[in-house]
Amino acid sequence: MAATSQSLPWDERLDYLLKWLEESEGFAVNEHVRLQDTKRSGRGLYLKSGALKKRDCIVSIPGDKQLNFYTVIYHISLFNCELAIDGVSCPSSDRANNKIYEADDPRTEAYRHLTNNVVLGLSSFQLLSLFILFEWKILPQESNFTSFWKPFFDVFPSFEDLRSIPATWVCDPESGNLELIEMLPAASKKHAERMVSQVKHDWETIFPFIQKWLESREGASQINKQKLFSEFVHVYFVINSRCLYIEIPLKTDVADNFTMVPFVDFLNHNSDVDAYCKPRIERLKKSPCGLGNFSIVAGDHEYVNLGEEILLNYGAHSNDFLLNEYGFVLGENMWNYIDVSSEAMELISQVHVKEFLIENNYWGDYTISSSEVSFRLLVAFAAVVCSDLRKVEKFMLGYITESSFGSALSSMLREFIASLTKNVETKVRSLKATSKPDPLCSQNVLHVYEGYLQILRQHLGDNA
Ligand SMILES: C[S@@+](CC[C@H](N)C(=O)[O-])C[C@H]1O[C@@H](n2cnc3c(N)ncnc32)[C@H](O)[C@@H]1O
Repeated sequence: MAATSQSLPWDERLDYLLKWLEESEGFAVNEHVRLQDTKRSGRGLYLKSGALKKRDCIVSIPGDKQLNFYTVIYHISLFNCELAIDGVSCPSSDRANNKIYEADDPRTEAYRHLTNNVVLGLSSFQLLSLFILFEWKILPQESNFTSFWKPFFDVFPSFEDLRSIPATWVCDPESGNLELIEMLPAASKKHAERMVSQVKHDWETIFPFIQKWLESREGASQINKQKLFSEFVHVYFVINSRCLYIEIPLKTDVADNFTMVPFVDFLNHNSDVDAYCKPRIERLKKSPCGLGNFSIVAGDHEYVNLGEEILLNYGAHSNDFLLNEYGFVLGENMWNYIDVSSEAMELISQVHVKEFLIENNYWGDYTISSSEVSFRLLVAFAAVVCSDLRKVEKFMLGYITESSFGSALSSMLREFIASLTKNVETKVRSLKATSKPDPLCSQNVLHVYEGYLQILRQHLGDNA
């Protein structure tokens, strides 16, 4: 498909990005920060001089250089006057004055069908993926086309960089990692399957607009649809792994609330929610289009050691979540837990116990973390070991504690955890014996299981 400038040397791409950002008022990068690439976590921001104290601004990106539901509407409306949303689309004077607006610009045809009703019916994900697919992958094949967003696209991760996200193993027939899907823990497999069906759903929603574009071009039949889908998958996971929370006033679903912010998206994740950098949105600093400046400011942790990495918390996420959404896992993750629902539900064979748990809304969603066995799991096992279900109800209501069920409950729990440990150890052995899939991908899956073992051994009092 389209040639991108990702073949240019990295420093040149970064220079273009900075020059492009500098064109907008309000752009700033702290002079003490530099960008660096490492094997472990890719590009990231590091302290190069001086110090960063609480509330110091590390980077600030104006609204018109972010990609979100608002800026995409603005940019489409430059080429389609039937997309007119007050305060979001471009005023007609802008369109008339805009030098890039010409009838023979391919965007006029590509965005012709994106009218108010259509655009407002799309999710943020669908609109952004359609727009980026056009501007980054499809339209650059037309002569004299250069996207306004090219400097941003040129520093996007390659598909190869995203290869350890499990959903890509299913979506990309060339991935070679499909067999690893069966080796994922149940929670990760379920997460990956959910993502794959979302990707397919979004593709089916936006493809008709691409189809119309293809039909308007000569030689469109030669375009390989499978290849286009692969490009879409690439775009999809670029967005998913780099989006940041922002409220989108036009939308009501929380899943639509995100923006893509160049440079801020170079920050890597740390599990500590409070210590590291924090986002700050300044809505009053409005550009001609967009939702205001997106800044990152230092948190409680002060950076004084040269070379230290500047980190952001992406949320209180387990390793299963990080693997599926971002394609990496943490060795030390204070938010890690194991979803043991399917294993626990399999153990509960008595029909009346199952019915009791369903009636009381305690069926499933059982977890174990380093610090605790979830209350839901304790209730479920209490119902297995105690024939007096009224006593279990009292436990649910907090009138009695788990110790009221004596050694029967603690033995059942211990046996359960010991059996989980054996199963995880077996998975670890078979993963270690697997040689074919990409080592990075199998290593990540292995780390998820090793995180499980840390948790389980903590409960068995065996920290080996
Ligand atoms: C928002 S981007 C951060 C910039 C990214 N490192 C890059 O090279 O463009 C998120 C991606 O960075 C990587 N990443 C973030 N935090 C990480 C960490 N703590 N360890 C390893 N990889 C990390 C993952 O590949 C993730 O999908």
